[in-house]
Amino acid sequence: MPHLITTHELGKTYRNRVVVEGLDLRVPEGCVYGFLGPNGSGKTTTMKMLLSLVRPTTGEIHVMGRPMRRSTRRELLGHIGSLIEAPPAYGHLTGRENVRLVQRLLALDDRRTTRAVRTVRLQDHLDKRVRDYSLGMKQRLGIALALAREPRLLILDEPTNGLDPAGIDEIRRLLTRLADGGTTVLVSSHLLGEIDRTATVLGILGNGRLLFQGTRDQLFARSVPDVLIETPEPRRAAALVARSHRARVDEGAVRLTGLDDAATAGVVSHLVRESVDIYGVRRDARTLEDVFMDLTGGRGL
Ligand SMILES: Nc1ncnc2c1ncn2[C@@H]1O[C@H](COP(=O)(O)OP(=O)(O)OP(=O)(O)O)[C@@H](O)[C@H]1O
Repeated sequence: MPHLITTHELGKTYRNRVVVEGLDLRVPEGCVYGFLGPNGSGKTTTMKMLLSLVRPTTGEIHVMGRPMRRSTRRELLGHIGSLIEAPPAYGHLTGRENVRLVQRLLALDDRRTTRAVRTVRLQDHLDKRVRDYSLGMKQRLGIALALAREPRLLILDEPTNGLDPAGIDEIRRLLTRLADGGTTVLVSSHLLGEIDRTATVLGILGNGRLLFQGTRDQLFARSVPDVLIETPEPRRAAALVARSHRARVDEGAVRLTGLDDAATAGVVSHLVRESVDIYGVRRDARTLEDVFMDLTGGRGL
């Protein structure tokens, strides 16, 4: 699959503080790429570097196979629409007036703006002042303004932030529709659940580094389900294995993380040698949430 964006060793240091480090992003064309990470992990900084709003300290960015340089920047950015931080509309103007402004600024024809407004389903709300819009409507207007130039790539920073479940659902459907229509969408979130099934490719950032990049299936394949050992003495059993394994008591059982089959057999025989009664040993089905917790060191998303 061709990549719309690739980065090589992309990094940003503010004064002496490394905020983003060694990022090798691969954003396949036509997908929704979920860019996930806890608050402060460097998502916004990365997106700003992709948009030339922040100058990288290290590394390179390629967009549509071409290096992002001073000489190519203008043209490449012409293919990217973005919504970073607050929706970029004037509250005292109506939706229509905001759309007209952008239309004039970018010298776009009516067909494009009409299509963008329809895509986000705002056509019936254009005569309202933007300050009277709900947050979800403001976000959708922001996305429409970004879409008006018909970009190949749309970069959205936390577009679901602060929305109610219906608003989140609307944005999710919109992103899927856009990708189905061929637009590549790079969307960030610190809440896994908000992107979850919408994104076909995930990039997970923690402390400025890419912890994982790939499909959801690849993510699951990497993770070994926890082992649960049922015993009448979970505390003693957990203490016995805690030195060499990640073990904790969970609902009356011992939960062990990251054990392969051989290690499981080793733990069981160790416990039996220590005269711990074992009623059962099983693997626990893990949720995507658990996998993220592991990756981000328990800070979650
Ligand atoms: N201009 C700046 N100068 C100094 N430090 C900065 C600057 N911009 C961001 N940072 C720091 O870089 C780190 C990463 O911030 P960034 O906004 O990229 O993270 P994020 O993952 O997008 O988090 P959030 O979801 O909270 O926006 C933060 O600790 C932030 O304080």
